Amino acid sequence: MTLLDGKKTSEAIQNEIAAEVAAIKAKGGKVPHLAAVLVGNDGGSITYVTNKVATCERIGFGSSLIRYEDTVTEEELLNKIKELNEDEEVDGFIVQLPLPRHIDTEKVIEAIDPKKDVDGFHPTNVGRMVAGLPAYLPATPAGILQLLMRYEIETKGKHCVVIGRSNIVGTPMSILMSKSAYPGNCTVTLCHRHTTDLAYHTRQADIIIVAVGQPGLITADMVREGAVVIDVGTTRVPDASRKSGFRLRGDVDFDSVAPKCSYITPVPGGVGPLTIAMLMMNTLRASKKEVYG
Ligand SMILES: Nc1nc2c(c(=O)[nH]1)N[C@@H](CN(C=O)c1ccc(C(=O)N[C@@H](CCC(=O)O)C(=O)O)cc1)CN2
Repeated sequence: MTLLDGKKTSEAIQNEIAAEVAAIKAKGGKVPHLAAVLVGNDGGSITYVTNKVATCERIGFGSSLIRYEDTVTEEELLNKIKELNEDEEVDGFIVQLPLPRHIDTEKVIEAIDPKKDVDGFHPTNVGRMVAGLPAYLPATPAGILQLLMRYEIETKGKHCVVIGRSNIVGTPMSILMSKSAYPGNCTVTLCHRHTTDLAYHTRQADIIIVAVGQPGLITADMVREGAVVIDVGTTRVPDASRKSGFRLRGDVDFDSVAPKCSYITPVPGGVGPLTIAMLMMNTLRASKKEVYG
């Protein structure tokens, strides 16, 4: 069994981007600039956005952080998005999710200029991805593709079972794994909350990608010998022995499943760290006008 080291892979990607930014700087070019909009005080969201801004600094990007209380109105948020769409200094920006309930997330995402949508959530980027046109790919699925590529895992002709159909992970992942490119060319089954007999499907999988936020959902009896298992779940569960008071648990029961796998991602340190690296990659592509010209 080989552990898919997301932390190491993320560092390698970040170093590659940093080298490219240094070269741009040396030629007197404009360095990429990412803006992040954060609403409210959710601990997880604050950590992720703080890490995104810190990563920008480390690899030589410019960055801006725009913070709002969770009482911000939808109109105020939409006005800020309009401003960011028009700001020539900003190459790309994200609105950290989830948003408070009184704000219509779809409306916010649709207000972002697709050319600056480095999260790849705008329907234009989703449509372009489905059509096989150049697009910003959502960071988590793009990170999983990088893991498969960098560990040279064969995907052609394999049966990939994706569990969870969120717009951010499961749905785009199922499309990307079915595409006629590497890593892809899989036969894909997309399972979700209404799937009857989940284990029937997972037992037939060469590759399992699970993103549902249900700790320990995938147990050893659901996985066949030699499978590749990618765990996107990161649920905070109470743990009094830790200073933070919690620990992260994936959707896979790692201890029982790992011995059966050819490759498996740990939680933490698997898919998560790649999310930030791929956001940086999209921002670099935005600054180079690689996707929309
Ligand atoms: N606008 C967006 N919102 C959200 C996204 C996104 O891509 N764009 N994804 C998630 C949160 N997220 C990034 O924003 C994210 C999640 C997890 C990690 C990560 O590195 N996880 C680590 C553990 C970190 C910890 O200790 O808490 C791991 O799995 O090893 C990075 C980014 C939802 N919102």
